[in-house]
Amino acid sequence: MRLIYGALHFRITNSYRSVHRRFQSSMTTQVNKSVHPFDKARLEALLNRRFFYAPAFEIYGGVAGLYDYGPPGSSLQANIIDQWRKHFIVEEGMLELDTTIMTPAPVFETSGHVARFADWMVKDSKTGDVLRADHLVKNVLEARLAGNLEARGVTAAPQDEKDKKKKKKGAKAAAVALEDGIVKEYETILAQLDNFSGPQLGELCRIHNIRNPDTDNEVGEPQQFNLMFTSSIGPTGQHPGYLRPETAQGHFLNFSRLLEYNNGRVPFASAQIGRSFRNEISPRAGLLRVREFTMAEIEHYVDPEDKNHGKFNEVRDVEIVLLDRHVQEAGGSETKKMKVGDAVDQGVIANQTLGYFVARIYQFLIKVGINPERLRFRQHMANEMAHYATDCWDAEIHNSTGWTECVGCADRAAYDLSVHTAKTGHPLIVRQALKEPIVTEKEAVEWNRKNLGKTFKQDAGSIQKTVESMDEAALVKLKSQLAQGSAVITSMDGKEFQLTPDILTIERKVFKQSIREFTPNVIEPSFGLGRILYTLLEHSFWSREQDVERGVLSLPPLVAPTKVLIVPLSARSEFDPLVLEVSTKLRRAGVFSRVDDSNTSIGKRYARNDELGTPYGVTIDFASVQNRTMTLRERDTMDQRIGSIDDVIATVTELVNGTIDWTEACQRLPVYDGVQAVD
Ligand SMILES: Nc1ncnc2c1ncn2[C@@H]1O[C@H](COP(=O)(O)OP(=O)(O)OP(=O)(O)O)[C@@H](O)[C@H]1O
Repeated sequence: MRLIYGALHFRITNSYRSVHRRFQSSMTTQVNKSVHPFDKARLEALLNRRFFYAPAFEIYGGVAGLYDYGPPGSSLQANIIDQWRKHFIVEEGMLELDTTIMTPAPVFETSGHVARFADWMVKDSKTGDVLRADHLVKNVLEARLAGNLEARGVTAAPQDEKDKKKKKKGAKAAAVALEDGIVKEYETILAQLDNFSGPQLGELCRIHNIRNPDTDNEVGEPQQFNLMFTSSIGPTGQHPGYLRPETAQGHFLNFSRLLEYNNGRVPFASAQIGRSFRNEISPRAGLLRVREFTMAEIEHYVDPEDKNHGKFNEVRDVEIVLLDRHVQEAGGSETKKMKVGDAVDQGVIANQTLGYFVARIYQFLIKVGINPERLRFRQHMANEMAHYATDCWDAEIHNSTGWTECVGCADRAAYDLSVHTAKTGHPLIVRQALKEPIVTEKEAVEWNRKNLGKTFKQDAGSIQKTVESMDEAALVKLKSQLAQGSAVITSMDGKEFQLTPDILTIERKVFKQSIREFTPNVIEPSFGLGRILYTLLEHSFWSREQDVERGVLSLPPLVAPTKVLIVPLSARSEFDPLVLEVSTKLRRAGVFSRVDDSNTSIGKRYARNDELGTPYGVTIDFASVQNRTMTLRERDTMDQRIGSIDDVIATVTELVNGTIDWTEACQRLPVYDGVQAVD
């Protein structure tokens, strides 16, 4: 619960339809992916073995919350970023930035991060171990609720040893039935968890006897812990700095340049992909909570008086699952499915621009392979939202740890640009020429500065300030008193002064305003790529019906690390020219392929690459040498098709580019029922 922010085309419709169709078509293939229940331990073993990612500095003992990505993990992340750039930066013509990570302290003092970018932590009263307060409450209450179900025979006992240990540690009362009233109370607390302040979390620990599950010791009062990593810039150590905890401030500080680059017009958006750092209190959730991670952030600048979006109609019919703030504030968690257009029209989502981005986030996540059935948008509750924010929705994706925020989407109003303007004096504003000048008539004060200074000396400034802060009615009154000879005013510091017409005159004048100045509002979609990547891996993982050991990652071709595996029947040199020809042609078609000519059966080679999520495989055998034919295998169904080398390359290129799906590929290439490439 972050106190600031957190607590605090082809045409879009067409691209969306085609993505949706691809998703559905992959869902309707004749593969029963749910025959074995999801096994997290098996997935983690696979990810570690195939070096998707691993703890950083492992041979030195590792550091919690720091991970290195290996070859498939890096490629997967790069492909997700590539899709993100196309989906947002290219599609919307956003202005891309790459700003520094090391940031001087005054920037984060002004933005409020130094004071408020904090989580609440509690200490174990005996061991001094540190736990994040909201996570502690969540874990203990969830364990008690699970124990209640277990005691009532609603859930089966945990299957594997690891789970059993977790249960024992989770809470002492794990298998105890709870009264219905207590169950309701726990559910209400969990629904509102992000809404509680530190002292309230402390109160919850006392009332509900929430202790450190690892030691069963009581915990102390929650204390704020600032999550920014401190540093200093330069050899003297006189210039404190921080590693940025988000990329956003780099966008805001460059606003004037961006505006000028955009010919002085809003709306427009800046976008940045880069590293951020947060000294998380106790990161124990793998890639879901780390201390260094890649973010992709958009800051969309919009006129506060017009938050409509020019392309809103293109997303109006996108259906999303919403969990609104009123439901949560009443202790519930019921979601509703709504068209984005209806959500904005009915005021559920505050404005069109926010609604537009919610829909575009949804489309992006599905495009990269997130299961739409496990995706919802949760609105921030009143206390959870930063005081200046108008509305905020998190894209939450369901995974083995529950619902996890993967993208935040907030209307941050004019806060950031205003505070940096006030601090630096550099106006981060838009100056807009008005089509029709605004003509107003007002009382205008004219000073005789010589007489003012001579008469009132050091009080002159205070008198001037007092008069100039008067509203129209006060100025009219002052004018009529001056017309009668003199007027008495009380300055802001409480002193009285007699003013005469030789010091100031007040006249009614006509003013013409042809420029409008305003601070734009900012709508900010903020993506954590590691969380998306990990949940995607969970959503993609399953095991073959015939052998639970044969794990498959059904990554969409768009993001799969390798698109095509080239498998020569053996490492014999007679296949070399064809292997070279096929890999060259694929490379020229922009399709990333790898050759596996290791000395093991074709079936084993395919199985190894199913684990890496490689969607297609081509086999080169004696028939290829004789007839220039090649087989094409699809990962999920293990279907094999045959065609001429060039036809197979053309088909697989289209499959990878997403212009056809497997059903269409099957219409082009006949079934292969040979023997050498059988799994
Ligand atoms: N420690 C972290 N590890 C990995 N990703 C993170 C982490 N903190 C934030 N993110 C990602 O950055 C995105 C935007 O950050 P934001 O500040 O909104 O998160 P947050 O509200 O602080 O998250 P949480 O409440 O889960 O700590 C999040 O949606 C998430 O995907």
